Amino acid sequence: MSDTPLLDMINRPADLRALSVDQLPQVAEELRRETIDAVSVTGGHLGAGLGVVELSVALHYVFDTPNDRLIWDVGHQAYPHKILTGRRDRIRTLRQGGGLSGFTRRSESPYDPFGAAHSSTSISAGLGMATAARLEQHPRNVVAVIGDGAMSAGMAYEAMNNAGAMQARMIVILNDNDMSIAPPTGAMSSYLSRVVSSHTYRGFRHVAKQLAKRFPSRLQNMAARAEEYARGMATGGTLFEELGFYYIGPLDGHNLDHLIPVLENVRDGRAKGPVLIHLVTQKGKGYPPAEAALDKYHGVSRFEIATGKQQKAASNAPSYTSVFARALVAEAKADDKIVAITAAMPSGTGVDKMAELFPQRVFDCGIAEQHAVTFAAGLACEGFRPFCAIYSTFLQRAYDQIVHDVAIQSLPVRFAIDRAGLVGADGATHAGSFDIGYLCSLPGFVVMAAADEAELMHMVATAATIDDRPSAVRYPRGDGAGVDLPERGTPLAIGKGRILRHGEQVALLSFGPRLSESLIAAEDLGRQGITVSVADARFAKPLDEDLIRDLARRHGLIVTIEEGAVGGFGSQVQQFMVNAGLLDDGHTRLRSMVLPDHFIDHDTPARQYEEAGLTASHIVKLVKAVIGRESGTRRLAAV
Ligand SMILES: Cc1ncc(C[n+]2csc(CCOP(=O)(O)OP(=O)(O)O)c2C)c(N)n1
Ligand SMILES: CC(=O)[C@@H](O)[C@H](O)COP(=O)(O)O
Ligand SMILES: [Mg+2]
Repeated sequence: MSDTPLLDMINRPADLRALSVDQLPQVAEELRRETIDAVSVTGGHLGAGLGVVELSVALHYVFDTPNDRLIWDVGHQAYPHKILTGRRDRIRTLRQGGGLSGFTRRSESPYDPFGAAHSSTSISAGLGMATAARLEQHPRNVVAVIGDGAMSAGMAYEAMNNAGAMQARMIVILNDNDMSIAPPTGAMSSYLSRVVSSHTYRGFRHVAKQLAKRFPSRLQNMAARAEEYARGMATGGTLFEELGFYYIGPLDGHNLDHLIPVLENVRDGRAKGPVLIHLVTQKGKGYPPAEAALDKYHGVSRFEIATGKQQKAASNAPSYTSVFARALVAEAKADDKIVAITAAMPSGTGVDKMAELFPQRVFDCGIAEQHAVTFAAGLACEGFRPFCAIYSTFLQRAYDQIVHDVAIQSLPVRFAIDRAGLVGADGATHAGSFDIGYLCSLPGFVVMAAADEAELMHMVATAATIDDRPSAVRYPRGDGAGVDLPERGTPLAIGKGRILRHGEQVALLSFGPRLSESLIAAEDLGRQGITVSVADARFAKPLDEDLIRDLARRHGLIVTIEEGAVGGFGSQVQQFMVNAGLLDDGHTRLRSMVLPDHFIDHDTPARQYEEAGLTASHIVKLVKAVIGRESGTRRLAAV
């Protein structure tokens, strides 16, 4: 007999709704086991999903999804929701090539009304949907589930400010597990903790009076169960009430006996304005290794269920992140003006290593990339040397701050841009594709990319010395090349690249870690009788114009290659060569290899780069196609 008999009966939420309320705890139990089992096979985000198992059951039981809109903020907690909404048969393909996305996605299911992966968008999107429903007089509930970590981002407040003023009919569920990826920081987090810890249990009479203001129609029906869930009602939501929300909570988010009647009540109460239900949950709930983990099993690789032991890929090389941490610590030891800033990713960016030594000089701003950048700008104004460490994809959020607060004022903020390029299982939402383009278009910026981890150390040291303008160093997710590392980096000459291999016909001009593929391609082409130079540009801005002139003079074909979208390094080189007349006489041809003009789905990074056409064999193919023959030693000047 199956050990998930109830879950086996649920192909979609309508099947769940056919069950009796007494069966829901068992559904939750089976759903939790199924989630753990699936993630043990695929890896992925586990702790957040385990914390919302009961909530997922309750929401689909009470609301008429997908007509009612259910939006999960970030979407990393949505695996139980996926299992309940017709995707159980594919749940063991999560984050694998061709499989389910690790986040919500409109194209994947009608039960995912809004795609996500970056945080704090749910209330805005929900407000848009609620407003559309009102304009079209379409009877529908809109529910946004947002975590306490995501609640630290400005966008959540912009949305609540708007929703409160509009008195929009929507429901926000604040899933408060007192965790972000790291323990949450900030005054809002402290406020929520105070609300939770100081709540006083109230009797039904008090609660009835409180609810009567908004939900008169349901009071009679509530009476029977109210005594139970009323114990969770408190008057701690002043902040939300001031923003125009009707606040309910804090409630135990794992207690279905409380959740179901409250959600039914809010659903049927026809409240005029927005409602916020404050739930207290536990990240990793119900799986002891997750509950015990410091990060509550936020993101895990495959693991053994019995022990929770995760499989780590064997590698001799350190990760780029750890090398950045090492470089930052080395610089911070030498210069007490060096400070570091993260937006809720202390371990992901490696600044936690500096915090161990210099806790006063490392700042976790919460999920608040925009603020983090301008905060760094303020520090720079006062003579500090800030390293603002933010993943490429999340830095997109702060573009106006980069332009307006940093670049225009020429402030020496150093951007440490981790997860540059394709990142694998997190897919298109997390790919660091655009930073080269969006930074190189800003006057004065210094933009570097590390070809390997030793280069990263030198570039961090370089950035530390740049005191008159902003600078950025980008590097990828994952392990380095395994090269020897210095104790401390040596500053590089700004705007100067290097040549690693000398040939005569073709020059491969790499920016970033595709250098290794370029060297492999050069070897291969060499074996085929085509002599190839390989250069590492190091800087996309300022460009090494002398190097480019030299390569153009000595080679018939230059190929640029980078881990970024069109508009980046290759475009800078093209612009320079065109305007300098280096392509006028037909002696030199130029080709650029960049990410393709489509978003690349989750897969292994290797397969993603294969799909992107950015491997050594793609370089070889391109060179031979331009040369117009399969092999030969003819000088390309003639082509
Ligand atoms: C704009 C943005 N910055 C950073 C992240 C990385 N991130 C993903 S989940 C997460 C923590 C979210 O905490 P919370 O909302 O409380 O959800 P929980 O994991 O605790 O359920 C962070 C920082 C992100 N997805 N988007
Ligand atoms: C959901 C989210 O945005 C993060 O958890 C992200 O998946 C972390 O990525 P890394 O594993 O690359 O740190
Ligand atoms: Mg949280």
